[in-house]
Amino acid sequence: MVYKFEAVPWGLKTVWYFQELKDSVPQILTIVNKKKFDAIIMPIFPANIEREGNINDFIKHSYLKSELEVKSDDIQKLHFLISNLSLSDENKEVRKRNREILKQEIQFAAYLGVPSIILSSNSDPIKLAKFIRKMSIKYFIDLNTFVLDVDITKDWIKYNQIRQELQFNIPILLRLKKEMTTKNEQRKWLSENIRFVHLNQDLFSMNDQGAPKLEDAQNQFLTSYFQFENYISIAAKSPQIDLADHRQYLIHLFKNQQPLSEQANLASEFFDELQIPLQPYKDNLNSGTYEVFEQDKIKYDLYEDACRRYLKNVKKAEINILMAGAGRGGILERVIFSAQGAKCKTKIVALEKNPYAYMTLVFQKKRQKQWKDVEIVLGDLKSWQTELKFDLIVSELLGSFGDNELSPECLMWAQRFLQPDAVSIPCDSVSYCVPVSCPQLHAKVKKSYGYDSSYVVHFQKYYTIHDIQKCMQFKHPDFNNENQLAQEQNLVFECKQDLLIHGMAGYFTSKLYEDIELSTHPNNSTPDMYSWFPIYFPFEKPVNIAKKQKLKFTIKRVNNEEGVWYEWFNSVLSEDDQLLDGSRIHNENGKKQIIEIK
Ligand SMILES: C[S@@+](CC[C@H](N)C(=O)[O-])C[C@H]1O[C@@H](n2cnc3c(N)ncnc32)[C@H](O)[C@@H]1O
Repeated sequence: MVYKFEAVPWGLKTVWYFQELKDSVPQILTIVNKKKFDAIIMPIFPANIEREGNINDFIKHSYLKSELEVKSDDIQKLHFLISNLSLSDENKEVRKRNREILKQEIQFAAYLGVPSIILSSNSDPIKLAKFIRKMSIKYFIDLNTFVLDVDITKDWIKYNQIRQELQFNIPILLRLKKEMTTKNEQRKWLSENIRFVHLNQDLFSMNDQGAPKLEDAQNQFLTSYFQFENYISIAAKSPQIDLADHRQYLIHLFKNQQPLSEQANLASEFFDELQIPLQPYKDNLNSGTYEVFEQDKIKYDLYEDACRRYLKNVKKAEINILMAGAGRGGILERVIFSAQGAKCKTKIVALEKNPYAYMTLVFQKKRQKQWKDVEIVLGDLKSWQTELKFDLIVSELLGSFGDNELSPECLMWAQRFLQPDAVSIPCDSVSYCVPVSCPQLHAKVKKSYGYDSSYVVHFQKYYTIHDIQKCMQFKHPDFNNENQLAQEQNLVFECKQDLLIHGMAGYFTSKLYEDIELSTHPNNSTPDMYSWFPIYFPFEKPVNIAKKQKLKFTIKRVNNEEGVWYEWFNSVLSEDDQLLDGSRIHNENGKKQIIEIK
């Protein structure tokens, strides 16, 4: 059995959060280690001491006097709380003094090399962001070392301003509250860069046995959080209180998660990984890729059901079937199975343009008794010549966005060898789009192929509340040439809360035959099907949208003799449709990404 927490293989990490220290840091580390906590969060300087700001004053009162007080490995267990002083105090002198004190603490933390420097977010967001940037540059502190202390119920807008000013999704210590915010707000926070989820002791109540427990609202939030992150900090009401039972409760909650299905576990290694969409027309897929496809049993079962249903319904004595793009024979085998039980006589031709997959098909034909009557052909739907006319064409040329592996083009080429009443499995593909907030993924795009490329992504840390909308549709066969191979779609999404949008997620459905359908659409996705992850069209500049404003997404499918590509851009509209802002056109003229037709 595979458990969800194995997606976070290193297990739950618990951090003891001290607001003040009553013992020395080495003594505290000994206690905390004994109680199996992984780290501590501690202030550098006692809150109740009058500050002078000079180094002697600092030496006298700071909780840790030198790195030599603790073992060097233990420094990595210390996350420092910087004093809660405002950078935007009305009094200029106070402001200046606060700045100096904060600077001193940050420099000391940087000197020690602690993993986190936790700042309160009580200052003006822009001033705070500028201060952090300055500290980072001046003292060579990785921006990722700074952590912002935020309240789940009220600080998102502030946090959003800070990270936009910094152009960096600075990590957060997210404080849960007794009264949690709406589920949508919670999901929005879960897409952010959470370093610690923080619980104050007063969030716990006692069960009948006198052991601590959390309420459902906090439990549910933590269960979602555990899917991809694992740091929890807990603060006791006073330094004397033992938090071992609270830790035990969290460990229990962590381990009590629903098991993942085998398939979901296979897919989990792709969580939030950016992949360039495959181009099976231009490139020859390798055997490993075919093998991965072939593990997706549900897809093949559905194809077999569709073929069986067609052969049951068809009123002809003889049926010619074309398996278009047979690969190594995954679907072909199911076509053969379904033909075996059919009342009518069948002739099956398997066409494949990849010469090495063709070799496997030839090998299989020799080896498998049921394949003996199948005609295997090496050829491209675009150029293949045949005298035969087919009653049924079966293909699987679908990409994450439905049409993005050229299924409309390939199936259009195939029409010249179809009977006028021919049926195609699948008979259509429909794509869908929805805006997504995915700050961390967006940051990865920059280091990958940039913002003019689409990506295949198994989204994990993302957020959306918009209703997904239909985008492009292609029907097969299309004897009246109604499919628009080049087209433009304009989708308008009304925003129900303040958001930062990082691009669009794309999905598809494809009807195989009658009501048999393949779908990645989030509202009705085919259960346990893992052949396709969604597609992601990033926006270079994240789009700030206030509640009730609208995001208009324009996407064009463009083609020429070289291939097909998508161009996309966004516009921000006011409630009454006035244009407020807009992006550049991404992948204009296919400058970065073309789905090539040779
Ligand atoms: C997604 S794979 C599906 C493979 C196989 N049907 C299966 O069930 O695993 C698509 C296959 O179609 C082939 N293909 C793509 N375009 C083609 C074309 N125009 N003519 C012939 N084969 C094509 C590719 O080489 C690839 O083997």
